[in-house]
Amino acid sequence: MTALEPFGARLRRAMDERGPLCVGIDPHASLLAEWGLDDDVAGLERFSRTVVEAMADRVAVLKPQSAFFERFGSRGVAVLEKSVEEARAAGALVVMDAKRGDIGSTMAAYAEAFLRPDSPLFSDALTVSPYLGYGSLSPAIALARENGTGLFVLALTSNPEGGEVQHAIRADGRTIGATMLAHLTVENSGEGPLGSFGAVVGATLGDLSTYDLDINGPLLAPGIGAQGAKPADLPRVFGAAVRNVVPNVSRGVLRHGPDVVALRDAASRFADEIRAAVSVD
Ligand SMILES: O=C(O)c1cc(=O)[nH]c(=O)n1[C@@H]1O[C@H](COP(=O)(O)O)[C@@H](O)[C@H]1O
Repeated sequence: MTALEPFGARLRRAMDERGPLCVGIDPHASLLAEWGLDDDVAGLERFSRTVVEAMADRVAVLKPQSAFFERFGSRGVAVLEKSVEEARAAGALVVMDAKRGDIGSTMAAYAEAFLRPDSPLFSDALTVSPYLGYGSLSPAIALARENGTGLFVLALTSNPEGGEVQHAIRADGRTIGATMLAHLTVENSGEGPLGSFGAVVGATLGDLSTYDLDINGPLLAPGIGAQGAKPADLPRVFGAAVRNVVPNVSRGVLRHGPDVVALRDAASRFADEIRAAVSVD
């Protein structure tokens, strides 16, 4: 299999062509109920199919949340495999939100599960946790470099509890979150038009001007919609780095289903608001 073009380059092109919005595939039990579906594998499959059908030919990125599929065991994971394959076939980039992180030798196996081209769950990028030490992610970084995939490293997460770890100050005076951003800057140095090693930075976090977000890589920004952030907040939170932001909306779009047109309309409204907020002219 020929190696893919680097993830960062593929993502930049998709953002330019389709806009930067990332829609989540988060089949919460409560959403299945709202859509009139049972909380079982058939409901899960119907939900995911519908989101892929509604979104994969128009948004830059789809981000399935693995936990909602793992809830159903191997049959749920089979639905996830199919969703990833169909989303990629329809032209969306898939960021697998599995938030994996482990000691290096085990991390290698997680990376193979999601980033090796012949894996059933092969995705364009994977969310990873660096809290066993950034260096523990090395095998995933190496595999991603080898085959044109990417990572999103949890740096400054959208949840209020994240601060107790991520804002903690190290002996050198830097916060843990800033340290993760600095590692990513090194990882992406010299890459163009965009590096493949992104950070997760919540859109809920308010003014981040004390952080250097210029990592030459994408910034996945969850928190818009259900968690209270709005597209109009993006320039204030991200400053000049807003051009590299991939804003994620999950429940804010998904609650408009199961009607495909209503889902598309909801995503378009977010996309329009994002475009208006981040446009520089
Ligand atoms: O890595 C993530 O995607 C993530 C990181 C973070 O800091 N906060 C966060 O909400 N997420 C994910 O982004 C999605 C947000 O969903 P909504 O709040 O429904 O838009 C969920 O799938 C979360 O797991």
